[in-house]
Amino acid sequence: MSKPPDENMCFGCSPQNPVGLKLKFEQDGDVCRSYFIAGPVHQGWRGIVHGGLLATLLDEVMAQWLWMRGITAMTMEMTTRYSRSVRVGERLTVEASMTSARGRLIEMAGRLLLPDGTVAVRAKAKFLKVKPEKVKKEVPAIE
Ligand SMILES: CCCCCCCCCCCC(=O)SCCNC(=O)CCNC(=O)[C@H](O)C(C)(C)COP(=O)(O)OP(=O)(O)OC[C@H]1O[C@@H](n2cnc3c(N)ncnc32)[C@H](O)[C@@H]1OP(=O)(O)O
Repeated sequence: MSKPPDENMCFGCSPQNPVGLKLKFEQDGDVCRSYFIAGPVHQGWRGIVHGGLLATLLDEVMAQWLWMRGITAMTMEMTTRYSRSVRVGERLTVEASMTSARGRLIEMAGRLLLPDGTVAVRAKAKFLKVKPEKVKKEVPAIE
């Protein structure tokens, strides 16, 4: 195993990760928000964005809500409800907010909206606060 890189190589947010999503985030009161347009490489069924990719977008924005507030936490559990198909090329809005916090456990909610404001996917997730050393140690090695 090679030494983990020092720079951020997060698949969701790193500007350096060549295959990453390169998401950027904005804070709007209690909401963390990001935008994304899926391309043909993100599809499952023809023209329809892969559900796993949509879950990744939601996971990332919920995690960033915490990270931008100085909270180091990992996703422990997540459920997604896909209500509408998302098409390649649509500008998607992804939003996250906190729903509860008790000890180390933080519950988050996320939603992914189509350009007309329809909610296509909702997510609920439990995040567990961890010591920052845990995520540093577990940064995956790359060649
Ligand atoms: C620069 C980069 C920038 C970028 C930074 C942003 C990067 C974001 C990335 C996106 C986010 C991710 O994908 S994160 C990666 C995906 N997630 C992971 O890899 C996590 C893998 N899982 C783990 O490492 C572990 O299971 C943990 C850390 C989640 C928990 O382990 P632990 O610390 O040993 O915790 P454990 O003892 O099991 O449980 C702790 C407490 O939670 C309770 N608990 C256990 N299960 C549950 C449950 N389902 N619901 C409620 N509570 C629960 C237990 O009873 C216990 O309560 P009590 O006894 O304390 O009362």
